[in-house]
Amino acid sequence: MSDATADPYDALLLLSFGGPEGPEDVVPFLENVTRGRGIPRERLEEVGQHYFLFGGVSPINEQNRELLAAIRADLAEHGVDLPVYWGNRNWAPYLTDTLRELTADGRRRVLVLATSAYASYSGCRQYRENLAESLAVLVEEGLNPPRVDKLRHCFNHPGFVEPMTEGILAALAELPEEVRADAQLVFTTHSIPTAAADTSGPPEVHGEGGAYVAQHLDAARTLTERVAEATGTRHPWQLVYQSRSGPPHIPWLEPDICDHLTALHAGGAAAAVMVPVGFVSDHMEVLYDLDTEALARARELGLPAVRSATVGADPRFVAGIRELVLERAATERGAEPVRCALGPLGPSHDLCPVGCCPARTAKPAAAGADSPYV
Ligand SMILES: CC1=C(CCC(=O)O)c2cc3nc(cc4[nH]c(cc5[nH]c(cc1n2)c(C)c5CCC(=O)O)c(CCC(=O)O)c4C)C(CCC(=O)O)=C3C
Ligand SMILES: [Fe+2]
Repeated sequence: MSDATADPYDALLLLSFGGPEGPEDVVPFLENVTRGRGIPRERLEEVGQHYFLFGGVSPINEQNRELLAAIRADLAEHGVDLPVYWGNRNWAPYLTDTLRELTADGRRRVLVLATSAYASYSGCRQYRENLAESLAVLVEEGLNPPRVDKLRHCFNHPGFVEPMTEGILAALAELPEEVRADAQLVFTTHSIPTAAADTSGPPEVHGEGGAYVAQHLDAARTLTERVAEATGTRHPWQLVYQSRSGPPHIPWLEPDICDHLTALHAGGAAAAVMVPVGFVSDHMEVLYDLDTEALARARELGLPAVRSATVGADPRFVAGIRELVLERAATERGAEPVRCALGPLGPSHDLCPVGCCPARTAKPAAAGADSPYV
């Protein structure tokens, strides 16, 4: 067996959110996303407008096609014989169809890469519930679907941290030279209900902000440190939130990025680099909430601001995915591979324990210690 074997896995599944690909897709897509989630009608209409502003097309599917192609090429180049599939929660190709195809292709053990780098209900358990729902459909159809496992969170893997660092350095270089050294690093991620944040991750880390906030703070500190190593300047930084949804009386993580930019300006800040640390590609939350809304706020304020890149299909991110796949495969074979991670939190768990990122209403979830499918 060569070092590059993914054995016992016989397939990798890229599992993502999905997005509309034309104006006629926007409303059905939003219905898929929000089914049973109690999002106010006004919020949905507003979010629909964000998509219409971009011709009804979310960039997320194209980004995933690029990532898929890059992962396939990288695995082939490194002699890893592992077919890669793609399925989404909210739009075609739908997860159930992809799992049906995997089953038809005879795949028996699938490793899942979800396009979210952090622990949270939306970014982790909800994908595990989607897997369980799809597996149940296939069983109902009389099929014998494969076993599924999920890769650990990659927020502190060098494959994520290195391209993000380079993106911040490039963004700093775009700022006028006279404000560059004084620029604030504004790390931004998706807001979630505080109750969901507090229970994110394994039960032993539940508490204020939970694993969701702790992992983002860890990534932000590591990135700030890396930038300081490169520039000699330790920029002031904060973690802020964007894309709040849900009814107004339910508390979500704050401060909001636009309010934060206003406060920074009022406090005399020279400039800001918005770092989309919570996202792995330039999807609608990045294009609208940051590049459209937050940059407009900065312009109104007269605060020089730029947005740094997401990892997208950066070759280092893609190589990091391969390393994570080979690491997990080795672990499943009973070996003790090096588990790369930068920063004090260390590598996160391979298997979500019981009670990890619990749902408001308990539902079956695959690829975790409480999975009914093992
Ligand atoms: C933590 C998190 C991530 C990051 C992790 C990850 O990447 O998975 C994320 C990603 C994304 N969220 C996305 C889109 C939407 N999210 C919504 C609603 C919500 N997101 C939530 C959380 C998250 N979301 C939550 C707690 C809700 C409230 C309703 C609920 O509890 O489900 C809504 C409904 C309208 C609205 O209220 O905004 C939409 C349209 C897209 C696709 C973008 C595109 O099309 O390019 C992506 C990648
Ligand atoms: Fe979302």
